[in-house]
Amino acid sequence: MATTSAPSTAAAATGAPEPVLAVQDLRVWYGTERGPVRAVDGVTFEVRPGETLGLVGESGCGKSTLGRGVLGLTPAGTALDGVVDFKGTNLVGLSPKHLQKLRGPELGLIFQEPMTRLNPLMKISEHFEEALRTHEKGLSRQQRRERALDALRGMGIPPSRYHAYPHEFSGGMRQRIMIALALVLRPAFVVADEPTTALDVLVEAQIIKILADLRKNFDTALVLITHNLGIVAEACDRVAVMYAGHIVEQGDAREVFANPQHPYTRELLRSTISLSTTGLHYIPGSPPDLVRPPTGCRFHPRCPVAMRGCAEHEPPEVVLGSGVRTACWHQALEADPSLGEELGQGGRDALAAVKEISVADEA
Ligand SMILES: Nc1ncnc2c1ncn2[C@@H]1O[C@H](COP(=O)(O)OP(=O)(O)OP(=O)(O)O)[C@@H](O)[C@H]1O
Repeated sequence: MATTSAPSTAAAATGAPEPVLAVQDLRVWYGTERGPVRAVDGVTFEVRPGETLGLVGESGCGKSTLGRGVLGLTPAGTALDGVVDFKGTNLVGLSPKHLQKLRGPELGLIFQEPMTRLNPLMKISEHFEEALRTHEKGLSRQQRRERALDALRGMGIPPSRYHAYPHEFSGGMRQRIMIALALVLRPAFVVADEPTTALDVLVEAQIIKILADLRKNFDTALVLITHNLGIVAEACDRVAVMYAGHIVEQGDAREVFANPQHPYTRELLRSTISLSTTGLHYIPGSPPDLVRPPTGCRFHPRCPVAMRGCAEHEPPEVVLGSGVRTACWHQALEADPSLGEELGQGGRDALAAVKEISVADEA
């Protein structure tokens, strides 16, 4: 059973906690000489306390832009539109000063390259002192030290290294220090943008475990941006699959991986290497130019099951019985066959066949 629907507000009905962050129809467009780059173009999702949402998709699909957009951390000249409801406050349109106040104690960001974020001239202790002194004014010096050492210990950094400089640590340790620094303020919502990409697999596993403990212990809501679908399967409750500035499918991670609905999700999963993989699968073509994205479904030029109508009409989002939401005409038509009228005559013909015919005509 499936329905086409507006954004979910079913939290109360299901008894789930209220979302800490509810994003609705968010657009983040970069201004360029060629015109706006529609990096995030009408995205809706929610994250609840203690929940981890994995954000996946090919390079250039808008994952980082979305992560930074919700925190208001986009470069000058970027247009932001829509709603980012954080505990009842819309972050879109909030003054930079107000946003700055929320960042740290309420909203956290973990970056990929810790060396560019840690000041090489400041000891680790000074980084923690500064963060806590700025955001938690009531703490004594001793309390600040205890909080910092606790956070570092949680990341496996011993107190004996508290007064060392960033360059005295390995890359993996620096990354863990960065995470401790983001988490020492116990933010309610954190975006972790590829936090383990530059690290070896053992450190990666350690960090993933730390992030899992964190949400259990502090009820932190986390958006984890990653290329690694294995990490999502292991560490995320839910997953959102992005393609060309849209979320094409989102839902329970296990459900989506076991039973992917959108052709792009299926292709993405097929491209992943596993022990049982005998050959590598590539998705033909590449993600589109986001200044002039394709009409209709943005994935249609690469979609193995595209219909003629997919090239002209944007698919509505469908909520399936499993709670998974997907934006694909195939699912929409299954949910409500009367939607087929919108596709018009011949709208359900396979696009591949149409392309073959037109090539043959030209020959
Ligand atoms: N400052 C900017 N100005 C103009 N275009 C930008 C800017 N930053 C990113 N883009 C474009 O926005 C689109 C989305 O980029 P984004 O970095 O968000 O994708 P991503 O999915 O995070 O990619 P990756 O996985 O490689 O980090 C891309 O087309 C990119 O070229």
